[in-house]
Amino acid sequence: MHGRKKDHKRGITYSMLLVGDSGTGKTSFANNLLETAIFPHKYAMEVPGLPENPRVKVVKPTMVVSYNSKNGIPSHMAQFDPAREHFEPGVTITSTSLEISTGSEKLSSRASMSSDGSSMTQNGGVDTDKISFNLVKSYGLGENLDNSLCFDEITGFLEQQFDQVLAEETRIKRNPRFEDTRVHVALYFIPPTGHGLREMDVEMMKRLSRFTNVLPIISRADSFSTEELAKFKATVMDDIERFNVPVYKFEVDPEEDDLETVEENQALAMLQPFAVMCSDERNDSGQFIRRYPWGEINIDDSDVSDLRVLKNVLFGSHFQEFKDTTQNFLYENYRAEKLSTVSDWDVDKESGDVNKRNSAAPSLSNFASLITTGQFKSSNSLAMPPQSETPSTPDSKTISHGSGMESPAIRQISQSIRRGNEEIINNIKSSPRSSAPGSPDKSKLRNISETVPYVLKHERIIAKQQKLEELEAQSAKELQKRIQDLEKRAADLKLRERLLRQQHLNSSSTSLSSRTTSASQTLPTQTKLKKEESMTDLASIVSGRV
Ligand SMILES: Nc1nc2c(ncn2[C@@H]2O[C@H](COP(=O)(O)OP(=O)(O)OP(=O)(O)O)[C@@H](O)[C@H]2O)c(=O)[nH]1
Repeated sequence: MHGRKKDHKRGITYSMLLVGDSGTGKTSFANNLLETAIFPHKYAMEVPGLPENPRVKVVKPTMVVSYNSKNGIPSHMAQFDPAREHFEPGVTITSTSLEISTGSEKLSSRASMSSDGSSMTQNGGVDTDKISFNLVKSYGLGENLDNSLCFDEITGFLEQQFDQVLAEETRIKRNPRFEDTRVHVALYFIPPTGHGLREMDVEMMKRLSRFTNVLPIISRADSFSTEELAKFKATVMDDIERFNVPVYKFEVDPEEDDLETVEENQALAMLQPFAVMCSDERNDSGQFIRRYPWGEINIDDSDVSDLRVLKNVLFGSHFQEFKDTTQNFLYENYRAEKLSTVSDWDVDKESGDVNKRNSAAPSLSNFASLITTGQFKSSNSLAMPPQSETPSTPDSKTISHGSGMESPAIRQISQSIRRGNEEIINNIKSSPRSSAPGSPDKSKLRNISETVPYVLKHERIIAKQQKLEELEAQSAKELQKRIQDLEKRAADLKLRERLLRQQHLNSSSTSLSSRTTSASQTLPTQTKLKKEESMTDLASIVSGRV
């Protein structure tokens, strides 16, 4: 009850990402969307002189997000300075925490926004006073010769938000201050080229679609004549179909949706991609306008811009839909995919029922049993072979063949690897969160999310094992080289021995008649000694003691 009260107090969280080439109008759009002057333009030293919107409050100023620091957990590094943004290499991601008051009105999935874009009405019964709105913006996309790193940074950021929620779900004691910063909708700003989508547009939207609902937006729509805009929209949609870009589509389900929803979604689907114009300028009556030498246009005029419709979609008709899709579809898919890494640790089938997984979903008990037997089987790991198993790397096999047995050096390396692994496993076993196999509470802990800490630990083990595997392969290579050298030396020695024996036989046959009795006793002794010497060499080589 208390928690509910707090939730209510904190309001509904909603996150939006604005992404696109530099100069496509993202900053202007953000200001227009919120009817504020919160966001300064990149090269402007001051924020645009718009009157502030009393319904919008900045909770945290715009911060640069770094997700590389603090062990990969995103953190807000410093306040963002747009005037210095272009000094940053790659892409810069910023986050601004805002609070949008909606008064005592109700917010609903079928809510609608008034023309001023700020008030919401009627929503499936969820009373709310405010929306905790997180606006994320990317800067610098498309400014580099190779944009793939920028894609990685942006999708990495989105993934980290999912990871944070996944980690939070696994806590026994939840953090009451946890902020869900998963991005519910991303607006991808397509530059008004008139030539359809570029490769980078396709790639970026595809990547974003894994983590959020993507809406393609044609920016600076005033660049087009009516006819050109219609053609450009059609080309963009054709490209989206052709390249299978999974953007958010306003689809209808005639069996589930009511007539109003069907009509609305059909109209929105026809309008997609939304073409917007933005401005920092207002006329005397407070409307946002763009002033041109030949006249002025009202950016909220639905005849010339889709901005008003888009505002309504974002904060009204599809507000809840975007949140639901993110949670129930995108996040759930991600979660299942991430946790299914545990299911790769299949156990050796012969090791008994106790290790058998009885469901596709990973569970703590499965993991515990894996730990107990110390038998992980992962496609890309060294996988700690049981003591009796022969080493499986090709190099170590060659060595075994060459010597007829595992060399002591290799044995020593593999033992040290095994010891290291056992140490890690023991650490996990002794951690307070792991349960003893067979404990009565085990089934209670079968909750998928409980396995996450183990997944993370297992990932660390795999990384460590891979490193050890590399080391082992390297040492095995070196040892193999040494053995080849030694085998060569042994062959040389054998050859020398044979030559000496031959020499001796020759000399003994020629000097047989002139040999004295004492000489005939000495020579065989010398030969014998030499033979023993070389045999000792070979024995030491075979046993690997050289
Ligand atoms: N013609 C036209 N110009 C626009 C429109 N929206 C914004 N602009 C102008 O385009 C320029 C860039 O706009 P910004 O909003 O700063 O673009 P941005 O995408 O935030 O740019 P970065 O900060 O570099 O990422 C500014 O001079 C704006 O006034 C529009 O709809 N039409």
